[in-house]
Amino acid sequence: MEHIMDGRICAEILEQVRSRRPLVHHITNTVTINDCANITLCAGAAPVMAEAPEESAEMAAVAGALVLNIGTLSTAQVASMILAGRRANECGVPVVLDPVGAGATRMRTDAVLRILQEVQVAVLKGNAGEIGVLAGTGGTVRGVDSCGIVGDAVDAAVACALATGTVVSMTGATDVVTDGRRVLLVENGNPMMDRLSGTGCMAASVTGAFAAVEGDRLLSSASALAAFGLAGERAAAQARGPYSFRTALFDELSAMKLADLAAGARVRARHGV
Ligand SMILES: Nc1ncnc2c1ncn2[C@@H]1O[C@H](COP(=O)(O)OP(=O)(O)OP(=O)(O)O)[C@@H](O)[C@H]1O
Ligand SMILES: Cc1ncsc1CCO
Ligand SMILES: [Mg+2]
Repeated sequence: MEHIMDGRICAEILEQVRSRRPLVHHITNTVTINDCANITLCAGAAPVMAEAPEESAEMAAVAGALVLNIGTLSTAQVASMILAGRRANECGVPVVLDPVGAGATRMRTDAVLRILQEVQVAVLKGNAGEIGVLAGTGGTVRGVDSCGIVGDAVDAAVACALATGTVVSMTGATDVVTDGRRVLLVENGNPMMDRLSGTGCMAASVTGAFAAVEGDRLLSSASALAAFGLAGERAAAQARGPYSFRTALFDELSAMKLADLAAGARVRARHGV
């Protein structure tokens, strides 16, 4: 059975982000770090990038959310992520993990499994290949790109959520967000988002901002992807190519009216999993 989730829920969470302006602490990759900072600002939150092990736990303690992204990982950076993640757990700060390239190399897969073992991750946000690998149901990742999964996308996301004890937010043309019991499908977005490096990383930043203000991380994650995806739809309507799309994506999220999100969010709820 399926029904449409009221888009006003998404708009209420965006309103909370804008009024509370949570600090979103990132330890993230060097490719898209600036885009992550700016999309966090455009969502209405405040970004800080702090990865030195001497400060990462201290920063996490005062953040509204911690976003860990292994896109350009090193052994030292992963150690700092674990320090920050543990302190975030102690302080009740939600942790979002983007397992960039998990499955592409053993180092990446091992790093994600270690973080999941040592840190209580609230939201695991990855592309289909990454989630299929981490679910153990099968997935293929080449570099940072998903090359597909074995079997059904919802089944893989649910298996991953149950195996990891996280809310899984699996991106793609239709995003699948699940806590292992409830499943939300987010239809917002545009294929242009796949032609720009870092839209997945930015999706994690927005997911962090929304997790900071809403304790139900299934709703916060789906709402974040709906808002980001709707910005992508509106940006694509103006863009001449990937780089003008990028500019418009930031502008559209920043200028998004709550009523437009309430009307434009396309989130379906699936029951009976
Ligand atoms: N074909 C598509 N149609 C609609 N939305 C899409 C499409 N592809 C990706 N998206 C959206 O783009 C965002 C990034 O998802 P994607 O799965 O491409 O991440 P990713 O591969 O991890 O990205 P990256 O590694 O470049 O950061 C999500 O918000 C997703 O909903
Ligand atoms: C291209 C790339 N390589 C490592 S991280 C990253 C950004 C998109 O995931
Ligand atoms: Mg990604």
